[in-house]
Amino acid sequence: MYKKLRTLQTIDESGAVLIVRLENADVAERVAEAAIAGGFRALEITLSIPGAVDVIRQLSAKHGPNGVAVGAGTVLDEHSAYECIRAGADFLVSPQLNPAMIRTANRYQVPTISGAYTPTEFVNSAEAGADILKLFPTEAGGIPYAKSVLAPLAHLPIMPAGGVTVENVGEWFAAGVAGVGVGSYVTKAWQPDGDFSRVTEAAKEFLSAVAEARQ
Ligand SMILES: O=C[C@H](O)COP(=O)(O)O
Repeated sequence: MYKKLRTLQTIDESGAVLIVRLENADVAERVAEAAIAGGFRALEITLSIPGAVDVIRQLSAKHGPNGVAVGAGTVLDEHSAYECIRAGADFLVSPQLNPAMIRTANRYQVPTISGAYTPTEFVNSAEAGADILKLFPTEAGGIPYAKSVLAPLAHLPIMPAGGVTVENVGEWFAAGVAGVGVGSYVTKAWQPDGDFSRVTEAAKEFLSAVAEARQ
């Protein structure tokens, strides 16, 4: 299958993208490995982590052949987009609409998850060529706001990010979202004592709640 479609299919089948935003590359890599062991097949490594591009390069080379989509997050411009694509990123994520970033990704046929909040931003992002639209931030409006946006825009693949947990993921899917982005619920499960096996357990628990919510 065409690579861009395969990546989108992986994200769609996963129903959840793991957002790895941590303090350094070493912890990010350990968390990513533990989450992959727990079943995650779509992960974004945010560029806010020093050395993130090398983490993307290593994870992508190691797990890409096994069907894991390794993306880059917090890709704010076309320069970062190109660098991440060259490092092997399977998809790019931004918290905002940046048409030049989306254009660069589409030039190389790499899918994008583009941040939006208002109906205007959602539609502009779709028109700019984004594949998936990330509802961000979610803390203020929450699930009721997502329902209001989705009422006229149910045809758009919307993925909320921020505050998604095993407790509320069912409600998010019931609101009509196409998938969810989850971060700290899984990526910080190793704290405070450094037991990374808890990340694997949190990943399994979260993905099983996603599967149940989508039945
Ligand atoms: O960039 C962070 C994402 O919005 C994830 O948020 P979260 O840690 O609340 O899941």
